[in-house]
Amino acid sequence: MTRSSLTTPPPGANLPEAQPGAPSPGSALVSHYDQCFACGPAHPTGLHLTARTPDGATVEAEFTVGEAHQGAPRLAHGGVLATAMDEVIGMSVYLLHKPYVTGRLETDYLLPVPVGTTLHLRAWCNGIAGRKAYLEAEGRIGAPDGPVAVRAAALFIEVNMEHFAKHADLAVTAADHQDYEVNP
Ligand SMILES: CCCCCCCCCCCCCCCC(=O)SCCNC(=O)CCNC(=O)[C@H](O)C(C)(C)COP(=O)(O)OP(=O)(O)OC[C@H]1O[C@@H](n2cnc3c(N)ncnc32)[C@H](O)[C@@H]1OP(=O)(O)O
Repeated sequence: MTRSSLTTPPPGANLPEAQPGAPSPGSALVSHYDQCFACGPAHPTGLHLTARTPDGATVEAEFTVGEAHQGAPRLAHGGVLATAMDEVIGMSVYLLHKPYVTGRLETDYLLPVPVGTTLHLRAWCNGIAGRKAYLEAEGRIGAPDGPVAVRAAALFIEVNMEHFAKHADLAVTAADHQDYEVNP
């Protein structure tokens, strides 16, 4: 992954520890919002990404490139692929059991991704320093051990719930996130 210093954990960053109440190994990670373009099951043209944590430390997800996701003819749009990376990294933040948002997202595109391809995504955290979480993800074509098409590195920033209340109903958002894991 070609990354900048902004997405590289600084000296002294800590690796994340298992958090009480965070999704346990083997859990499915549900969509945080029905209408989310990346993971919302109700979004008409979204990515409908589905995710789980196999081990409580990483997140795996799949996304099948559809007609609505094209940039060049029959190929996934790079911004759509970046969305998928952002989302799988965002879901891995569930494991930290605190609200975070993307501050910076860096993406390397290694292979074109045709319509109909299932992209197998994986994300993990490389370190935490204060409010900053340093995360990484990869997307592989066709299988969990398929060729790598996309890599991403991100800096996520911890926020409080009020961050989400400015443009939505805080009570509803909080109720939706009382616990992060729904399908044990
Ligand atoms: C409990 C239940 C959960 C609830 C869960 C609810 C819903 C769960 C939704 C999940 C959704 C997931 C989906 C995928 C994830 C998105 O896509 S999130 C959407 C995209 N991201 C955004 O909209 C974020 C927009 N940006 C912001 O709101 C603000 O800039 C931020 C990121 C909160 C930071 O603002 P701030 O809190 O005022 O902090 P600030 O002092 O500016 O920065 C803190 C530190 O971070 C650094 N920093 C900030 N931004 C950057 C940057 N871009 N580059 C480098 N460094 C930066 C600063 O330099 C500073 O460093 P230090 O000086 O401390 O060393």
